[in-house]
Amino acid sequence: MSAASSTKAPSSPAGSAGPKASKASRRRQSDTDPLTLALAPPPNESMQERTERLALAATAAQTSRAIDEALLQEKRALDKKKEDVKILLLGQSESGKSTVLKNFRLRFTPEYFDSERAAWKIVVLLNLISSIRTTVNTIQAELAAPEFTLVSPQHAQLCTELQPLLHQEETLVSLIAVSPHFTDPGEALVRPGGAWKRVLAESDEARAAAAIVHELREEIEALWADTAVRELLEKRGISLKDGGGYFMDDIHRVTALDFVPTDSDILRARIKTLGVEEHFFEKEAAAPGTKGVKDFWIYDVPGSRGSRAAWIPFFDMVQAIVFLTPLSFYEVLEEDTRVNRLEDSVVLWKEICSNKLLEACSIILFFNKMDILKAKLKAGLIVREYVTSFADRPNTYAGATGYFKEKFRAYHKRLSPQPRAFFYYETTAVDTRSTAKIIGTVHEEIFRRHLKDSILI
Ligand SMILES: Nc1nc2c(ncn2[C@@H]2O[C@H](COP(=O)(O)OP(=O)(O)OP(=O)(O)O)[C@@H](O)[C@H]2O)c(=O)[nH]1
Ligand SMILES: [Mg+2]
Repeated sequence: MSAASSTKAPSSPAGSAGPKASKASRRRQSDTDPLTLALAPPPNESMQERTERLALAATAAQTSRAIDEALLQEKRALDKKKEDVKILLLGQSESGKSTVLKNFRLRFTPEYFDSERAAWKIVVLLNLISSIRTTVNTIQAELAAPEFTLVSPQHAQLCTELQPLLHQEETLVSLIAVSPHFTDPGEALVRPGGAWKRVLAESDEARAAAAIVHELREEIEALWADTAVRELLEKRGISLKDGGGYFMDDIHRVTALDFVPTDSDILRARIKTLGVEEHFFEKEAAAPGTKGVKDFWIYDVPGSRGSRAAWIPFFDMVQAIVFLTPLSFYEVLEEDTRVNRLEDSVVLWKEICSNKLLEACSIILFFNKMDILKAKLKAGLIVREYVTSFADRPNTYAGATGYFKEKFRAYHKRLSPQPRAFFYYETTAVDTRSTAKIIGTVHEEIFRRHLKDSILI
């Protein structure tokens, strides 16, 4: 007897009554049900076919259970994410948001920081190439001028020799921008923070670019050692140092084939944030001495004027904002040179303080790049020449920070929809030691407040 015939329903006379008859009619009904038919063994199924069919069914059931489990875990992760503390970094472009993020990594997940060195090496080289491009362009502009005195045909020759290096810039930038989140504007704007770093670390093109930089290291050094070139840059008011990502004083070290960036190199490396990045800080990976750290998320956003609309969707999901502003009253925005940097920051600060969606959010103010302010004041910068209301206050670091701190505090107090504490720090985000302390305090404060709010709820 075949396996199929053993499962076949026995035929019964039509129209017969009683429990037996109703069972039979139920069976007849199931015989015509499409699902039952689909699952039923084929007629004349052999023993081997039956074993194969049952094995397939078992695999399908296992896959289905795995999918259910994955969905459940996804839901649990989403529920947990809702509970986790979320911090948003805000401020104009180049205010130091991504640098502060790196400080959080160093403080809480240093292993993760270590795993990113290969990618940061390429960013350092990209920064170096960018400084060389600025220098080469300046030399070429001088050469094209009707009368040039500072540069000679040898400089033109050097610029030609450096061309293969300059071609690498475009390749590297396109590698960083490679992400579905950028090619399809309709997609979600958030991308995991490590996406572009993986692309850079594993790319053959990036390795080839590093080799070209190494081959041309003598030409790069010759360019930078030339006093006429330095003079020319100064004459044209170009300060490569002020732009961030400055590695021209480290050419020998960073162009070595076996160069591995230090923590300080990574903090100084500059890469513009292109879209909102989501960074997860997992408590298991916490550094020694940071026991009790809970999981949390940091959102790093692009700060240039055209991209600030991307901040808004995060306003009603974060518990804390770290707002960064350098006190660059002596500079204008890169993307709009009619706008003073500090004025732009004040406008932003007022908008953030008064935003209803953020009324329950802690806002922590960082006056960042304080090393630069100190150096500028030491070099003779006169605050009142840029900020007339500064009047005849002492033209010192304490005088300047004190004055602007009171301005920011007053807006915070006046514009917050409900009273909240004013948290304020002076930072130099490229200095890991001083920043680590501040990051620790800020983190504690955010969690203490969050815990208090959770208990109140
Ligand atoms: N000297 C000095 N440089 C700093 C400081 N903080 C950040 N930088 C440098 O400034 C540059 C810009 O910093 P980022 O952190 O990339 O700025 P951002 O706010 O993320 O900028 P976007 O991504 O364009 O919005 C980098 O090269 C940093 O190394 C600081 O306190 N002092
Ligand atoms: Mg950034």
